[in-house]
Amino acid sequence: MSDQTEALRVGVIGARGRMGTEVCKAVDAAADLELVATVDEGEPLSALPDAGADVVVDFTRPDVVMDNLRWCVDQGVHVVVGTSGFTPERVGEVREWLAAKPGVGVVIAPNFGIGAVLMMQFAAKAARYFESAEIIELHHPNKVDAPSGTATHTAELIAEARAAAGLGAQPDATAQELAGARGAEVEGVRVHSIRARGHVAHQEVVFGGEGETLTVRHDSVDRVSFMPGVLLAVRKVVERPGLTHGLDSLLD
Ligand SMILES: NC(=O)C1=CN([C@@H]2O[C@H](COP(=O)(O)OP(=O)(O)OC[C@H]3O[C@@H](n4cnc5c(N)ncnc54)[C@H](OP(=O)(O)O)[C@@H]3O)[C@@H](O)[C@H]2O)C=CC1
Ligand SMILES: O=C(O)C1=N[C@H](C(=O)O)C[C@H](O)C1
Repeated sequence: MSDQTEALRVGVIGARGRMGTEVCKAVDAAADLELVATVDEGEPLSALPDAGADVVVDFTRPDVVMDNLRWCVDQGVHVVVGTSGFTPERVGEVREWLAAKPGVGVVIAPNFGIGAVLMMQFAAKAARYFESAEIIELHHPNKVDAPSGTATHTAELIAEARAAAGLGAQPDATAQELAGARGAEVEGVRVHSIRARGHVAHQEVVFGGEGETLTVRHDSVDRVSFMPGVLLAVRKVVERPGLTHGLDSLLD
């Protein structure tokens, strides 16, 4: 009997995009994974189960990802989702779909960069000790959504930690404001989005307290930074039915 295990069969939606291209290369280069199908806009999702995909990876757009995800879950295919736009409502909806498909696993990660995951954890840990917290995220100008999914998720984590610590609203005397000058408000945390060439994906979380500030910063300078996280999720999702939100529990 051979001791070789069969390669996990992987399909990619959004395969010709910036992230999809990297994912295809990373899957191709992994001995335990086989790239069996790629789908882009206008191409049928049926190519994925037709090719026998065990796991599908989605890096598309916030306005199409829910339809893709629903379709894959209905087909009983595991999914790893990197596409942004996952509000708590969307996450709840996915959980409901999965309750009706007990064998299927979905991993949704706002950011697959290991450094980014740590940056969010550090920010969540620091949040209770500072009266002020604001987020600055910087991305390439082709990004279609703002604020980024990472910034939104970080704001939610900070808000949760502040609430648990009994912190109230942040001090801010602004009485006159040019619209947008104070950024977008996510769960009481201000988020400022910069879009400029020369950037890939970067975030600073700036905390302020009595006589001190703390800045936690992460930089993805190349999209290869996301690949170890994506491949980890692809390998793990098949043994994790239900929803895994964020990479944290896969890293532990
Ligand atoms: N979680 C993470 O770690 C990361 C998440 N992201 C997120 O991933 C997403 C993709 O980013 P990026 O690769 O830069 O974007 P791109 O625009 O480069 O890629 C998106 C791809 O999806 C395709 N697409 C659009 N609609 C459909 C559809 N209905 N079915 C199949 N394919 C479709 C696009 O095709 P076409 O161009 O022809 O429309 C394009 O090839 C974004 O939401 C981004 O925020 C990005 C980096 C890391
Ligand atoms: O569009 C991007 O590039 C990225 N999108 C994700 C987000 O919205 O947080 C992850 C990373 O920031 C890169």
